[in-house]
Amino acid sequence: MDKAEVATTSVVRLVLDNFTNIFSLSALFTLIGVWVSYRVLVALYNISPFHPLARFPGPKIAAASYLYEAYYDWILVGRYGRRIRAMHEKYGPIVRINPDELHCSDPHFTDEIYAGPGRIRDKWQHQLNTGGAGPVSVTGFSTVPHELHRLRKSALSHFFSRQQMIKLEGEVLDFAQLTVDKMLQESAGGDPFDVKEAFNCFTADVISQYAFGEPMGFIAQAGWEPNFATWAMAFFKSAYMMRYNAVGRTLAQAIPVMADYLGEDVRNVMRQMTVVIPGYIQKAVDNPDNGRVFADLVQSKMLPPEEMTMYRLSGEGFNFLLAGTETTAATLTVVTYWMLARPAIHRRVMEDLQGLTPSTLKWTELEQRPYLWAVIQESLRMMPGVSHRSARIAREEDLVYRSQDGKTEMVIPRGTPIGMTSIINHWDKDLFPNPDEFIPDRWLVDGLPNYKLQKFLLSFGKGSRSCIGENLAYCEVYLMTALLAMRFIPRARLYETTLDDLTYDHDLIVLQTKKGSISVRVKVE
Ligand code: HEM
Repeated sequence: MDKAEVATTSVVRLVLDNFTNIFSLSALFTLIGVWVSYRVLVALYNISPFHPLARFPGPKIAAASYLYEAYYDWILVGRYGRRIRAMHEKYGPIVRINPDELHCSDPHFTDEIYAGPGRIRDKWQHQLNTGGAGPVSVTGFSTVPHELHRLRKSALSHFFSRQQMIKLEGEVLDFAQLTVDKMLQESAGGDPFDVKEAFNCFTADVISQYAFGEPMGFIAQAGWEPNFATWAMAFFKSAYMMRYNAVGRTLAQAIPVMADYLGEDVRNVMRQMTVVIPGYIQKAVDNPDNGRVFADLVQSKMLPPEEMTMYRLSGEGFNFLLAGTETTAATLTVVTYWMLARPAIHRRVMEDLQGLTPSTLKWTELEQRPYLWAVIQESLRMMPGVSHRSARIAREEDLVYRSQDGKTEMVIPRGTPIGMTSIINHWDKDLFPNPDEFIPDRWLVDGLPNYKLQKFLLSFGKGSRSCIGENLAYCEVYLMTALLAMRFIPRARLYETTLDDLTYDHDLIVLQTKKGSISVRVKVE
């Protein structure tokens, strides 16, 4: 052995010796012991009178650590919403649901929590952790600070204004007609199919046509599946693992590289985010005449260059599809179910549509039909797009809560995450008596829309962080519902579908039944 080899061997031996010293079993146990003691001390502090949220009611076990919430949402899968509802029944309208977060069940407090753009409302990273990694984590939806969110959202929101949607509605109607044609033709042999998959194809094609200038081709493909929602499910299924698992989140950064070695759905969803959507956006930018949202956005220069990277734009594009496909499709699925399950509802919708013909339907005209309006509001109540809570942080102001009966008053300290859950507000018995029943008439007063009641609907969120696609969603839902009533419902019947196939059991951010995603199977006569 020469001198160099001797030196190298000594160094290796030294490192190995120290390695075994440092990572000896006893050292490992000491480290674990220190960590556990630290966690216990933190938990004790969390439930002590010294914690800033100590005076808020709620189970001590929930306030002590995040394990309680993780158990319900990660291990039991999306069941913390149910637990929170039970906490409100016991402890009142404002409860502490984890060490740092409050939850409110009083719909009259909605506009304070979800205030408009003039008042600072941050999102909370703990909740955004469900988004995992990659381009989708840098979208407006996933932005924590109010100011950066304003910048990102204001560059996009005018593309989704009511005016813009009115210009677009002819195209939406064309896609709706094609979807109904296919629903009638493909199932003419009597094979049952799930209408939600048809609506997933419709909504994805509408958004991609508008955002990128071309449809993704789901209506044109043979059959309804797979479609964007099929792949997006992989995303929703991993949501809670991501939230509570920092290791999972770190590994997820490597998913784009490892995607080929993971399951087919993960591979597909990552392909959409990192290959397909950027491809659409590049094409749109190269062809500005037909490029729509992204072409106009890039040309407008409304955002600084660092906000216009392909990475960020593809996150926004992916998010449009993620946020606007399954949600709108679920609402349409509920509308379809009730028109088939209760012929009286279909009859009354048809009475409302008298004088209209399928080929010349107009969204703005359909909105004026009160019973149709009421059916859609009731469907949005029972099937809110996002059934998981969404917290806001009033960074610079304390919020003062006073209950309607004046018996409870509480000051929510600035900087505290506090949220609401649509599935709790929409089941408020004072606003919506018999909340489990589908009753469109609850939305009408003397036969006219009760817009005051509509203000309590949380389906599209509220305030500065509310849904950017609300107008597009309404445009799609009105046109498609009218077409279904006129062309599809008279020839269809429910097939092996009961109310259980639509009823909330838990959430994967979006509403889930006991069997999983909502599903309404029909046969065409
Ligand atoms: C019935 C259909 C829909 C429902 C019920 C719905 C519901 C929601 C809700 C509740 C939020 C707020 C989530 C939060 O608090 O964090 C939201 C945000 C959002 N939605 Fe929708 N949505 C629908 C359709 C659409 C459509 C068609 C699009 C298409 C562009 C869309 C795009 C978005 C985006 C981009 C955001 C994030 C906005 C931001 O934070 O800046 N949604 N949606």
